[in-house]
Amino acid sequence: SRELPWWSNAVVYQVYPRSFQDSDGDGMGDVPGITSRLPYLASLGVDVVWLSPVYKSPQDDNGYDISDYQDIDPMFGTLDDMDTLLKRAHELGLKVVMDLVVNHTSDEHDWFKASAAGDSKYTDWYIWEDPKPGHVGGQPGAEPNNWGSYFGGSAWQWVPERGQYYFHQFSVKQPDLNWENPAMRQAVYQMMNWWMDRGIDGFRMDVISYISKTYDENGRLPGIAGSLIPERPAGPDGFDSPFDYCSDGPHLDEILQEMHREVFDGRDGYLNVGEAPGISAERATHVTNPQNKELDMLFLIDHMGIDQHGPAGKWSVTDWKLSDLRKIQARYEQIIDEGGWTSLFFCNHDQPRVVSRWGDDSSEESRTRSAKALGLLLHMHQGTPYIYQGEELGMTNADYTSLDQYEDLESINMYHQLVGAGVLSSDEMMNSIQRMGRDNSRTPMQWDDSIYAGFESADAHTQPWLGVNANKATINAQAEQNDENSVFSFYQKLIALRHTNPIVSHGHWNALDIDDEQVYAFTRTLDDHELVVVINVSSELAALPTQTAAVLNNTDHTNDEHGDGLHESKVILSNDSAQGVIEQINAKSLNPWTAFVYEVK
Ligand SMILES: O=C(CO[C@H]1O[C@H](CO)[C@@H](O)[C@H](O)[C@H]1O)[C@@H](O)[C@H](O)[C@H](O)CO
Repeated sequence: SRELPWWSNAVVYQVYPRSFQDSDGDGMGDVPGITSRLPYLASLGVDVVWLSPVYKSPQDDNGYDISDYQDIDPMFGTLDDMDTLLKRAHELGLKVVMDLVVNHTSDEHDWFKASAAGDSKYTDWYIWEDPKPGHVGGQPGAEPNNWGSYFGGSAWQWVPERGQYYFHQFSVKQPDLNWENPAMRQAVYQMMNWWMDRGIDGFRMDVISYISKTYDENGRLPGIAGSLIPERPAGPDGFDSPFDYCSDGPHLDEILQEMHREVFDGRDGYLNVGEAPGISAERATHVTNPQNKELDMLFLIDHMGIDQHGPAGKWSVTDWKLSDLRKIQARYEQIIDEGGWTSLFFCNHDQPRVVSRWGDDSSEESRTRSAKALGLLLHMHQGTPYIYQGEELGMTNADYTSLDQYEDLESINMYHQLVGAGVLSSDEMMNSIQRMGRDNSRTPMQWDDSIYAGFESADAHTQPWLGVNANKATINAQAEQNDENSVFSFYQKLIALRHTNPIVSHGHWNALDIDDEQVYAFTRTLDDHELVVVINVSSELAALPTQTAAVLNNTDHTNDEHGDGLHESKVILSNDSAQGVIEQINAKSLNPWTAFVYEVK
């Protein structure tokens, strides 16, 4: 089988610095706080730590709006603190990946200030357009086209001193950089080399699929006056989406290859992952094929939409089908067969907690069983798994009831836009925010059952920036580290299995019973060894599906002491006792959330 790089059996842990560990009592997590918890991450067994942004930032979008790429925001610490974190992490055998946010900067970045002031060197580093002909700049209707921002409102902002509008796909304080400009690109590569030379181990690249925009043959964006690509009608919220024209654009491959040449050629031991909305699985195979020297892997987000269908996009929350999730994961696995690679994730700082979303957090028992089941389902696929802070504890969605408890500009802006436009009622939107809002995964990390869950000391002089979930009383690292039946202990075993059994990283993935809407089952095969992975992804009893039963009943252990037939010793990992698993297989009935890995041969 093909030679696979180091990260093929690595596990990555995402830290959201604002909510991980506060070390100075200001209610905000910080870099020294993360450093103090590195031994915890080492004990979990992960290999890489990805830090969401800690750079200088006015924090309009919690750091994804950077005003200085080569400095740490004072609320998070200093560059010295960052060096200490890197040194300590490497001592513990942990690699550190930083977040690279270069589709846009903050509007407080020196580059943007210079560009807005018309400084000739920077004048073309962002995307500027004149007002719509016949309109007065700054007046409603004068925007260059009808594109809306993903965080609400128009995607265009008027700057009187420049007499033009700038384009921002995200908040008004996140102007898009112009990646058509070679000098701008070189400045970004220089910054990336500066961090690589400082000892980091790679980048998670924010919406990297958005950096190349589609222009008509005269270099004009769609819908702009004189553009050969006409404006499309606005949607129910009064705007058209820039998505089709601003994702996976025509120059993306050559830019990623240039970036690879300028920053990563001659380096090794690093990992690059690109967040890539709008990139298809076919394209992902090309971008992640090592021969093309672009990126190691991508975050494709198709599976994040299986329960979001309707006029309000992600806020139109619907039921979901297991067959949809299986189909999408199967397509991701195919990318590997085709020579590329894939990441594996259910959670991050933009998505709700998976145990509340696709699991069952209605009781302590169903929460732990479903958290383990979903962890096993994801981690037993081929690819590089990502754990989002707290997922290893089975942390749940926030327990907030009113809009003023939320901080995220996406939820708050979209509440006003969608309710204002009558797309959703206030109750419907509040329900959607409680289920899909990004703050669900940003509540402070639950380290223990003290007043602020150990996120900060009880005598801290400030409340945490976001409310602690009251269920910290039972769901916390301290309790789970001392409980071998906890979700935490289960994740330790899951990660250890990936590190010790080559089938997990190298074995071919093959789905079983693809129409089953309750049981998700697949085999992993390497040479003449095979594992079968079976998960009842429901809160009800489930029949053991036919193909899965056949695989389990044709176990071939002719040459070992147990002989053929099922045996407890072959239950490699499960959220039930091995004996319980064998009983359920024999009964051809799986209990709610039963999940196991069985060594077939
Ligand atoms: O697509 C992105 C990109 O997110 C990246 O880019 C965004 C802008 O930098 C930033 O807000 C996100 O935190 C970062 O992960 C998000 O808009 C995401 O889909 C959405 O929030 C889901 O609700």
